[in-house]
Amino acid sequence: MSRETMSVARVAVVGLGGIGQKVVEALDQGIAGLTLAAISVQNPDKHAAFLAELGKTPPVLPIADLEAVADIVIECAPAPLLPEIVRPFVTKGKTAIVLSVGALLFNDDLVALAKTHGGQIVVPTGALIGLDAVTAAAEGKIHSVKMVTRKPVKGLAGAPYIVENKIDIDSITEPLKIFEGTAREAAKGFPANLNVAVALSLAGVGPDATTLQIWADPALTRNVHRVEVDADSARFSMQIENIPSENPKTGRITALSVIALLRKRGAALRVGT
Ligand SMILES: NC(=O)C1=CN([C@@H]2O[C@H](COP(=O)(O)OP(=O)(O)OC[C@H]3O[C@@H](n4cnc5c(N)ncnc54)[C@H](OP(=O)(O)O)[C@@H]3O)[C@@H](O)[C@H]2O)C=CC1
Ligand SMILES: O=C([O-])CC(=O)C(=O)O
Repeated sequence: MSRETMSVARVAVVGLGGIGQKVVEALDQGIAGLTLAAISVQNPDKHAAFLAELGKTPPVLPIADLEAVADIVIECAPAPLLPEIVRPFVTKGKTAIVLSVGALLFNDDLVALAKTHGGQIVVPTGALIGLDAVTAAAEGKIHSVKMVTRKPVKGLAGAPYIVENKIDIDSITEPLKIFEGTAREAAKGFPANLNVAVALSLAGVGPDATTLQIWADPALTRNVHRVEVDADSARFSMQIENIPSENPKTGRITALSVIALLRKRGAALRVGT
C-alpha cells in the first residue's frame, strides 16, 4: 500500500496536562495520516473550555472505552495508569506511545503482551536527547552510560524518595546531590521526575547498568540532563537544558518530541533512527 492510500489511523490521548494538551492541539490542527478519535482525563469539567476551542471537539471517554475507537493510544498521564492504558491496545495488536516510561519497569508483562499479539510500545525521546545515537551504539558494545540530572527544587518536590528519606530540599541554598543509583532505583523513587533516565536505559544498557545522579539546585530554572556514553563505536556526551512546561516537572520539549514522532510516521522523508 502506498503512503497516499494508507488508511488514516485513529489516535486517543490520555491526559491533558503539560504534554497531552500540546499533542491534542497538534492533532487537531492536522498531522498527516492521523485523526484525533477521543481523549480521556480525570476531570472533564476542568478541560471543557480547552476542548471547546478545538476545531473538532473529540469525545471524552473513560480509559477502558478508548481501544474500541482508536488504533493508537498516547499515554500522557500519571504513571500508575500506564498498565490500564497500554494493555487493551497491545493485546489487540495496536500501538501505545508512552511517556510514563518508568512504569514500564514495574509492568514488564506489557512488552511480552505486545510481542505475543503483534502490538507495539513506543517510547519517544521525550525530554531527553540522543536516543538515536544510544540505540545505534547498542548495536555494538556499550561500556557505560552515566547520567547526571540537575533540577530546580520544584521540579523534584514531592518525589517518594525525597519524602521517604525526609530530605528537606525546600530550604537548600546550594546544589545538593539527593540521589545516586541506577535508573531502576530512580524510577521507583522519582516516578514523575526521571522517566528520561529509564528511556535512556531502555535504549542502551538497561535499567540496572545505567547510573544516575540527581541534584537539586536552587539557582536553576531549567531541568538539565547530562549523559556520557562510552561504547566500542564512539564516545559521546550530551546535555539538554529543558524549559519547564506548565507542569514544572515536565520539560516543554517533551510534547514536541511526541508531535515530531507522530509526523515522522507518515512522512515521505524520515530523519533520525
Ligand atoms: N518520557 C519523558 O521524557 C517524560 C515523561 N513525563 C511523564 O509523562 C506523564 C504526563 O506528564 P504531564 O503531562 O506533565 O502530566 P500532568 O500532571 O501535567 O497531566 C496529567 C494528566 O493526566 C490526567 N489524568 C489523571 N488521572 C486520570 C485518569 N484516571 N484518567 C484519565 N486521565 C487522568 C490528568 O487529568 P486532569 O487534568 O483532568 O486532572 C492530567 O490531564 C507523567 O507520568 C510524567 O512523569 C514527563 C516529562 C518527560
Ligand atoms: O523525565 C521526566 O520525567 C521529566 C524530565 O526530567 C524533564 O522534563 O526534563
